[in-house]
Amino acid sequence: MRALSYDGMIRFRFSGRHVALSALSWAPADPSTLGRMPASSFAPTASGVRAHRRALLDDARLYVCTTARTETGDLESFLDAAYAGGVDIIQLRDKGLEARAEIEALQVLARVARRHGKLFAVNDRADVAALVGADVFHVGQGDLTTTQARTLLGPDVIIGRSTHSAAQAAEADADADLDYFCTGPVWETPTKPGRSAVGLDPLRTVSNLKTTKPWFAIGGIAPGPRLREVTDAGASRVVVVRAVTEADDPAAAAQALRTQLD
Ligand SMILES: Cc1ncc(COP(=O)(O)OP(=O)(O)O)c(N)n1
Ligand SMILES: Cc1nc(C(=O)O)sc1CCOP(=O)(O)O
Ligand SMILES: [Mg+2]
Repeated sequence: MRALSYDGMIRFRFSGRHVALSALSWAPADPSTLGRMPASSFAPTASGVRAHRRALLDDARLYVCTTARTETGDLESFLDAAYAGGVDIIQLRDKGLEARAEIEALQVLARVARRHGKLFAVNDRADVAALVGADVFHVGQGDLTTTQARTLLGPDVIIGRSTHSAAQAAEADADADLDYFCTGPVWETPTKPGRSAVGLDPLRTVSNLKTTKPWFAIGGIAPGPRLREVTDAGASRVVVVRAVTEADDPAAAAQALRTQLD
């Protein structure tokens, strides 16, 4: 293992198949300072990693969240099919996994994402994101704040946040350290039980913000009339779970969504 120093931050490069792009050494030692670091503390490193990830994010239209598919045992072939079908970002979202199993599944995801030149995302856990060198880290309203996530993961990681109202979306838009946000659930969904549908109105409001920050609609979206309603409301990017993960042919399902989005 080699430690590389960039602008006062240490990055660890592991030999072997997996590369961790960020490390914790630049974080303030005093946890009471978490949440109080100014945005200017997070200047990108000179590595170009952030710029590359941002360019991929800016072009992204289709984002999929998947479990580790433990029951079917077909994670790698599913990921290959989804990326090949046109998915831009895949997030491992498996709330039942313990850390080691999550890291193992993420190592598969990282490898497939690299093969396709696409982004992969970690949900909720910044420790896991740091260990696997995540491109993207996603937080919800009750998860780490953007500043806490940046403090742990450094400037190069893309950070996104879930929003469930136009007000939360406007707040996310104004957060200079947040790279993207998602708004939903547009329709009620069994994938996120207990969360009420917000409908299409918040999408129209966000669309009227004319933000340059990438944002995605999420929740109950499927190819056909539902995706049409979402794009008519002004969203040009979507996150889906079941529409691709439960499809008999995930590549074809992704392609159908892409064709409608492009
Ligand atoms: C891309 C994306 N959008 C929304 C979510 C939901 O995040 P959150 O509200 O924190 O809920 P959980 O996924 O953690 O149950 C997401 N994970 N990814
Ligand atoms: C994981 C998640 N987050 C949501 C949010 O609104 O923040 S909706 C959602 C689940 C979306 O699943 P499907 O595409 O199967 O309806
Ligand atoms: Mg979460």
